[in-house]
Amino acid sequence: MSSNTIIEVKNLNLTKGRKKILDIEYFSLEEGEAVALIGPNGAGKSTFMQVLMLLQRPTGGELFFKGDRVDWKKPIAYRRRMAMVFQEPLLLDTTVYHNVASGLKLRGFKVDTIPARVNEWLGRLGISHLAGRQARYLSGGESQRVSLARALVLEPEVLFLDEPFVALDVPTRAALTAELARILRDTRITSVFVTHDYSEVPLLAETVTVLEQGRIIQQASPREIMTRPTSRTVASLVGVENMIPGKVVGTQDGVVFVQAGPHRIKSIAAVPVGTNVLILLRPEDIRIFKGVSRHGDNSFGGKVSELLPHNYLYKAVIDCGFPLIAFVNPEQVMGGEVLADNEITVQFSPDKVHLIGQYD
Ligand SMILES: Nc1ncnc2c1ncn2[C@@H]1O[C@H](COP(=O)(O)OP(=O)(O)OP(=O)(O)O)[C@@H](O)[C@H]1O
Repeated sequence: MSSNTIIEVKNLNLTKGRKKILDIEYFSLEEGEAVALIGPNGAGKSTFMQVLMLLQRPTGGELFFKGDRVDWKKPIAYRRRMAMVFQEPLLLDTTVYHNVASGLKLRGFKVDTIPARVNEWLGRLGISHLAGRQARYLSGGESQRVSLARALVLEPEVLFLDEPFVALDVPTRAALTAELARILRDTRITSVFVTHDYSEVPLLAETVTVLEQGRIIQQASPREIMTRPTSRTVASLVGVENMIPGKVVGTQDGVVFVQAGPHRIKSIAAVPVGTNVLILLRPEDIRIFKGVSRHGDNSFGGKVSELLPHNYLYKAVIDCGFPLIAFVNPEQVMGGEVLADNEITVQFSPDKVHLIGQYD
């Protein structure tokens, strides 16, 4: 533990009946750090966050808050140093102003400092004009702005966010995510948030903790998690849609050659010959050309077996001895270059090919 550690967890486990819900050997949260908790459904994200917020007592293990071992009989004093925002805005049936002010009174802030603090956070969240409005008449986006203001005005030592924007429409969600990111950057408040939407993660967090079946399976920066997932679970959480089984058949000067179906794929890696691997490749890293012609490394022919609109782009499933999913520019579709049943060439750079051990 460093002198900047806010929360530290050791050998923590939580069982319900005979089911082990959490089994966390070690986790720490440093001052000013923003951590995203991700994982498949039922991985234990919300439960872990509830334990960190001291709302659920673990079955075993230790939790330290700024070096103090938490006494689970008296969690209140620690809880008062944290703040939380949940999916559902938990607002009091009063005005926006009083919603934001109420926690300050409870936490013993000096009465004459309260209006300035409340007005500052109403302003920072763009809701000063709603101060006199009754909370029950607010829209979903406005309510979550109030929830954020209620939490941030307390100047908590840790801010917890459990999918705070999941119920909002896409533009509102994008706007609030960007504003929250700016606030986290400006205040350097220590935060932990749970999300299912990996696109939010690089904006809001500098560390990602991935949970699966109650255990931490990878912990790294958003970029590392995205480009170097260490398992199939992490890869699929971050949008790696191609996971092709193969076997390393050759190595040469920092590159390896992996046989996958009829093709030999080059990757920048150090893996011994004979190793069974999974080849991970993101759909956006694959280029497609009309017709069948070779363009160097990792270039081979295939046939478009399916073409579906995907946001602004198209998603193609290409049969090249194994199915490969690639994104296609609309111009290539409109121009007739890439259509269902067309023969095409795929190409991808060796440095976009990531290999993991094929163990699951
Ligand atoms: N009170 C309980 N009794 C029994 N099992 C529980 C209880 N609370 C949670 N669980 C189980 O613990 C596991 C973890 O649940 P949790 O809600 O923490 O996961 P999560 O990762 O947040 O899931 P999601 O992404 O679906 O929200 C799940 O299998 C859930 O069914």
